[in-house]
Amino acid sequence: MAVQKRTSTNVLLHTALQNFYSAAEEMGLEDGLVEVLSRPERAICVSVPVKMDDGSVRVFNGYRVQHSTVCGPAKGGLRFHPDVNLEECEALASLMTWKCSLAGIPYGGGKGGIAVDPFELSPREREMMTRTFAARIAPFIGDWTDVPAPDVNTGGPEMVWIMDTISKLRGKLEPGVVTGKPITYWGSKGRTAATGLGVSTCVLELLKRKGIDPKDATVIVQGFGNVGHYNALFLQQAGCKIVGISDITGGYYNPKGIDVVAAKAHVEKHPKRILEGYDEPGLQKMDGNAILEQECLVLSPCALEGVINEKNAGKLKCKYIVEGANGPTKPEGDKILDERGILVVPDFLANSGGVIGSYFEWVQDLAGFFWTEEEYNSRLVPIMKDNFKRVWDYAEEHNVKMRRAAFLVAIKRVADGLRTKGFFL
Ligand SMILES: NC(=O)C1=CN([C@@H]2O[C@H](COP(=O)(O)OP(=O)(O)OC[C@H]3O[C@@H](n4cnc5c(N)ncnc54)[C@H](O)[C@@H]3O)[C@@H](O)[C@H]2O)C=CC1
Ligand SMILES: O=C(O)CCC(=O)C(=O)O
Repeated sequence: MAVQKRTSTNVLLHTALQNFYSAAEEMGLEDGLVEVLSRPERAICVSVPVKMDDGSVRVFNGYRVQHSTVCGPAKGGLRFHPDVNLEECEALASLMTWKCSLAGIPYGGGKGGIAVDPFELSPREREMMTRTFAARIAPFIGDWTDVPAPDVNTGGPEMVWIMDTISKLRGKLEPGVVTGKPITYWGSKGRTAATGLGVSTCVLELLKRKGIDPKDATVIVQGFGNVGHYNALFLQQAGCKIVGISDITGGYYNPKGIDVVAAKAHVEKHPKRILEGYDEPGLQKMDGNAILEQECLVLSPCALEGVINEKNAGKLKCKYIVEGANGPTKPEGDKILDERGILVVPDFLANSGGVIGSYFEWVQDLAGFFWTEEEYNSRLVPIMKDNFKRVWDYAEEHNVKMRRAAFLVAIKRVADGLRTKGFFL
């Protein structure tokens, strides 16, 4: 019987499934494995009741999806955002499977989150919600089963609350149950900047391959959170001119180059940690979508999914796209970029520095022995360069786009694992 191809109206799941099916078809993957890998192994839905500060009770929907554990424990972040839903988590979990496989680290893929606007909650409400969520997914997470980490709107505090809740439930310290923890609570030096360091490493590797001096490169980074800010900072340090940044408050463009350090200092001081009100000589404020269409050599989307699509792909004025966010380009957008000769370094290669860095943290937690930041970075950067080279070389050798090359390499490792181990348990 032919493969029953799944479809979805969810942008991310639509993108994930289309990319997977077309790569699977190109590599001639057996129908049975296509069926297995186009579905998650396990999807957990929980309700998360919270007693609010005013005495009322609100119930939030929480999810954790484990797409694959063929290569090791499921691994991937937790997102707190009003748009979080089961399909989005499923798509992001599958992307984690390919990311970990491509990176060659011993994990499968998972993702989860809570449908909530965390900025509407008080610190106490946020902590209670996170701890209740942790308790409800407790039977399914652990250092050798599924290891969550931060993603959009989550970070060190959430990871500590989860670690602490699980440790209390199990009656022993469980530092390896989550990564992305603060350094004082079994976190690792280097993890906070790891994703941005990895994205910027890919940008610099790309420039090297194209024979472009970073000093001649202009860059626009969408999103000024964990990934976008560090990416912009490292690229500026390498000599690139960051001509545009953006966040939820809009786009900030400066043809003379934005002072990333000053912009970050502004965000740090802002009560909502946003760019609103930031100014410097020559800065032009514009709409968040318009910034994507400004002139630059490299555009690096580091915020949300689906931002490069059939509507704007024809209008972009960049030569290269290096994806820091997960799923920023819809397949319809990809097709147009391809026709226009705009080269795309795909998300699960470019942003894999985060999960590789999480792997380093987990290794240190299991060993109870910690590295310096120099050791951490000196391991991360060569792995990123090596992974970039592997995908670049595969793409050149087989005359395919980098996204396709990354999928083909990543799916092969998981498929080999499935063929060897089977899928009975
Ligand atoms: N944090 C990590 O280690 C990793 C994150 N990622 C992905 O990178 C992306 C960003 O994640 P983080 O930086 O961690 O999140 P974050 O929450 O720290 O920052 C998100 C940024 O995007 C901005 N933003 C939101 N809506 C926007 C819009 N409509 N236009 C422009 N900017 C907008 C926010 O204002 C904020 O500056 C997500 O897709 C995430 O899944 C991928 C790999 C690892
Ligand atoms: O650090 C991790 O485990 C996962 C980070 C993540 O969610 C991602 O790479 O999308």
